[in-house]
This record gives sequence, C-alpha cells and structure tokens, in this order.
Amino acid sequence: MDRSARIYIAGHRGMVGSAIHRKLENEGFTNFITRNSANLDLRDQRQVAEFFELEKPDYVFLAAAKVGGIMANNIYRAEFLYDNLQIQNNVIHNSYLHNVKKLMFLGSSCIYPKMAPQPLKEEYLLTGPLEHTNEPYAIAKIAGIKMCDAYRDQYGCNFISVMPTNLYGYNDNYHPQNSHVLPALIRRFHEAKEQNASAVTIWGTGSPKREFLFADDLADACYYLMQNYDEPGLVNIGTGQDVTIKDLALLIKRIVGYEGEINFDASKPDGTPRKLMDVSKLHHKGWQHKIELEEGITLAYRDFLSKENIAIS
Ligand SMILES: NC(=O)C1=CN([C@@H]2O[C@H](COP(=O)(O)OP(=O)(O)OC[C@H]3O[C@@H](n4cnc5c(N)ncnc54)[C@H](OP(=O)(O)O)[C@@H]3O)[C@@H](O)[C@H]2O)C=CC1
Ligand SMILES: C[C@H]1O[C@H](OP(=O)(O)OP(=O)(O)OC[C@H]2O[C@@H](n3cnc4c(=O)[nH]c(N)nc43)[C@H](O)[C@@H]2O)[C@@H](O)[C@@H](O)C1=O
Repeated sequence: MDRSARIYIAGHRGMVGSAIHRKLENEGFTNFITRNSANLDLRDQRQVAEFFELEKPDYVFLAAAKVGGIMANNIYRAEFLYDNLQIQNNVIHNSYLHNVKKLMFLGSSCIYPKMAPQPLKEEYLLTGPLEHTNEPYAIAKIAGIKMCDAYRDQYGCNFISVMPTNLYGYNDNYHPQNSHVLPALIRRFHEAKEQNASAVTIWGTGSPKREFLFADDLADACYYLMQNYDEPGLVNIGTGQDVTIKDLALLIKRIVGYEGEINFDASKPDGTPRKLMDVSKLHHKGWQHKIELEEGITLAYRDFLSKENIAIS
C-alpha cells in the first residue's frame, strides 16, 4: 500500500477501527475515507453503492459490525445475523464492483465449532456444531469468509479474512450487560472499589478459558497481513495463550485495586469452554504479539479512567 492510497476503514470509531486508523497514521498514511454509522448505514445497499461510487477507495479494512459479549449475542440474535450479513455483503460486493485493490474482512474466533480440538487451527472451520449463544454472529462471520473466497475464485479479488481472538483496548465498550468480559469486569471492579462493595459477581462458573489480544497489537497484525498475506481461507490472530475467567477476574481485581470478595453466578452462560487460537500460521508469516495481558489491562483501565474523568490513585 503506498502512503497516498485511499483507505476506507469501515468502523473507524470502534475499538478495532480506531486502532487500525492510529496504526496507519503512525505509518504515514494520510488519505483516509471515514463515515460514521449515522452518515452511512452499511446495512443499506443503496447508501453503500453511492458511497463507493463517490469515494472509490483503493484499500478497505472491514471493521464495522454489530459486536458484543455473550449476553448481547444471545439476546439480539436476529440483529447479530441480519446486521452483520448486510454490512459485509454490501461492503464486500461494492469493493468488487469498484475494483478495490485489497480488502481485509475481520471475523472472530467464535467461527470455530464449540467442541473443536485446542488450539484452534484454521482447518477446523465447519467441522462441527457452533456454540449456541453466538451462533448467529458466527454464521454471519463464516459467510464473510466464504464471500471473500468466492470473490477471489470467481473475480480474482484480493480479499483476505483474519480471525481475531477476544480483543480489548482503547475505546472499548463498557456497557454492563452488552460488553465483553474484560471491559465488563474492569468497570464492575472499579465501581465496587468506589462504592466499597463487599463482593463482585462474575457471570458463569469462572472455568471457561479465553485468550485476549490488545487491540493495538491486532491493528499491527492487520497492517502486517495487509502487506504480507494474499491467500484464500483464514488466518488466526492471537497470542496463543489463554486464562480462565476466574484468573482473569483475579488479575483485573488486582490491577483495579479492589479488595473485596468474588462470587460466581452460575445461572449466567459460560459459552464455549475454551477458545485458544493456534497462531502458528501467523507466526510463520512473521508476526507476533507484543503487549502482554497485565500491561494491556493496565493500559485499558487507564483509558477507562480517562473517559470517566477520574485520576488513577
Ligand atoms: N471486540 C472483540 O472482542 C472482537 C471483535 N472482532 C471483530 O472486529 C471488528 C470490530 O469490532 P470492535 O471494534 O470491537 O467493535 P465496536 O463495536 O467497537 O465497533 C464497531 C463499529 O462498527 C460500526 N457499525 C456498526 N453497525 C454499523 C452500521 N450499520 N453502519 C455503519 N457502521 C456500523 C460502528 O460505527 P459507529 O461508531 O459510527 O456507530 C462502530 O464503529 C468486528 O468485525 C468484530 O466482529 C473480532 C473478534 C473479537
Ligand atoms: C469475542 C467473542 O465474544 C463473545 O463470546 P465470549 O468469548 O463468550 O465472550 P464474553 O467476553 O462475553 O464472555 C467470556 C466469558 O466470560 C464470562 N463472563 C464473566 N463475567 C462476565 C461479564 O460480566 N460480562 C461478560 N460479557 N462475560 C462475562 C462469560 O460467561 C464467558 O464465559 C461472542 O459472543 C462473540 O461476540 C465473540 O466473537
């Protein structure tokens, strides 16, 4: 990608899109095309067609999606399927129609079967049933992978698919119900500390294992793969390390400085028991993560506090 190329980051205000934007700015790119969802609803076929006709981007990072944690995925099942299919169909198809040089589609580790062997190799796609709580989202993401491959096969488009593990970082969503576990627990432990609460409740049993990647590391990997990966299929992006939700909670508790107890609410879903990425393909391509979990949570907590306008004690 040359530094003057016209780059469209769909979802540039989100956690991932903003990290990709930051990364490309730091690399010297200047010619960005951005729209927020109020000005361009990517679910709307006509609006998206007019936007591509007008802007004619050279490169597209597709980081716009309906996103949320286990509860949001399970409650808003129709929206997670409809919105994500519409967004990716419109952006991918118009990228083909308008001769985009390269497109990156962001999927998720939830595309793998619930009980797939660990760590999750790219070849395990479509080898078994999905986890129920996020099946609609996963089906949309699988369709996105297959769409990139079909447009490559039939039309020769250089459209690639990357599968990030669970992410966290700057500009994360801290909604108490709809967010992912890591931001949810930062907020819950912080509020419990402020209110001198005697205990914090964690959803599920605490035994599921998850892998977490800082969003700026993901953006670095996306930039790297945009330059060094031109293949069909998918590539995992992660750290190759995971923790139990209980151990994650203990780490966040320590970083936040909360001294009360932790309870578990087993009436809430655990979701997939484990989702550890096999990152050997990514490592062979020449990329590895840099930000470890404790450092990343410290940075994310600082970002959370700055948004709350609270000084770190
Ligand atoms: N967060 C995570 O743990 C993971 C995320 N991913 C993937 O990474 C990508 C980015 O996720 P993340 O940054 O966390 O999500 P965010 O919710 O932070 O950002 C999503 C972005 O999508 C945009 N968007 C949503 N709906 C529409 C719409 N109808 N029209 C136009 N824009 C829309 C939003 O725009 P606006 O702000 O203008 O409303 C927002 O900026 C997604 O594809 C997601 O599936 C993959 C694995 C894990
Ligand atoms: C990235 C990924 O994110 C989603 O899948 P998930 O990995 O299950 O995501 P999660 O972060 O919401 O939960 C992880 C674990 O943590 C436990 N947990 C404890 N306490 C809280 C809590 O307070 N909030 C949340 N959300 N989870 C909690 C929770 O019960 C679960 O066992 C997908 O739907 C899909 O969107 C996707 O691709």
